[in-house]
Amino acid sequence: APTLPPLPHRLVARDTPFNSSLPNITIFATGGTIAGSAASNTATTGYTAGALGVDILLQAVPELWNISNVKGVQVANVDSGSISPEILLNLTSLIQDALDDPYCQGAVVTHGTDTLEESAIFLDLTIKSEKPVVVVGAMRPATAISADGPMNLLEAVTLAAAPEARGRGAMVVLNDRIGSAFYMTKTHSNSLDTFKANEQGYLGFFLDTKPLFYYPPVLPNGRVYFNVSGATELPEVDILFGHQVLNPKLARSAVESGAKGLVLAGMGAGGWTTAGTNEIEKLVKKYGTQVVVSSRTMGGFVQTDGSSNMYSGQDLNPQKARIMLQLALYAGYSSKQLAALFGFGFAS
Ligand SMILES: NC(=O)C[C@H](N)C(=O)O
Repeated sequence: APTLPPLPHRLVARDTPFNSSLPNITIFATGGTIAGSAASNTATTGYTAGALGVDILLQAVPELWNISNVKGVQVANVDSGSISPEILLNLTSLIQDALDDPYCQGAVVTHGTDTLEESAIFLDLTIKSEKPVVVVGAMRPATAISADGPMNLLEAVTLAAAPEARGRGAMVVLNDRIGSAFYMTKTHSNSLDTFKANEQGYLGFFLDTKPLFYYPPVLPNGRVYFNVSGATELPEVDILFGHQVLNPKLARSAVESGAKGLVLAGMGAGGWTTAGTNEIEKLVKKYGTQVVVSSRTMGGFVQTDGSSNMYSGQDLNPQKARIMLQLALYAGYSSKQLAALFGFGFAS
């Protein structure tokens, strides 16, 4: 067991000494409903997300100290719609440093649920470690009756400290479920049971807060590593939503206002209108725009032949495909490399 003394900047939420027989877990707080405060204990809408600091979150769950030495780091305190590339890059760098420390067993990120899946895949693609990175949120603010945040946090820390959680990439925890950052997605605006792993399936479940995995460690097809150390910004990538008589000018205005890449949330298996496709082909020719085709159905595969800068989103939803394209453009991928990256190891 590690025998290092507590780090000086450890936030101690109660008078509990460092226990050298317990694992060391760092919690990186970014805001969201898990840190939300409402005017009444029945309000689950119209409250302020990212109102409470990480020390308050930890104080609410003294059981954390029975299972680990926890340290809290406040990275941001915002509604997850305001998570920026700067925050994400900072988060990756802080987590990488923490996990590179041999005395740290795992990292937990508290995050708003609205864009949690985007940050989760970003961390999955940019952190190099076998140690668990667990992203957790809540649907009820901390001030609500039966707030789900404290239990979710306890389960997330238990997971981050579990040896059997290693080698599985970043994971998402909510509502007693464990899912891969690649596939967990928010499917309901209000319900506690909102995060689903679609047909790729959950990795595991919590029983009495203990993580029970269905399978041994495995990583999703298509998972690669992008080194973003030293990066201060990321290229702009925008998502266009497909529908009947869509406005082709939206693609032009996105590209001419700075987008280097586009993700199409296409219809069905990535369908786009003829007028829209013509416009995108012109943009590709003129600006070298890189385009990933995904689907607004949020399930199933989209495959392209990889020609004319149009790549397959495979079974990534548009918001996750956007993060992957952004990272690949940052890394300077050529068209050939993008085609291989978005091939995902699946035949197309
Ligand atoms: N449940 C939540 O966390 C929603 C909140 N608006 C957020 O994403 O920050």
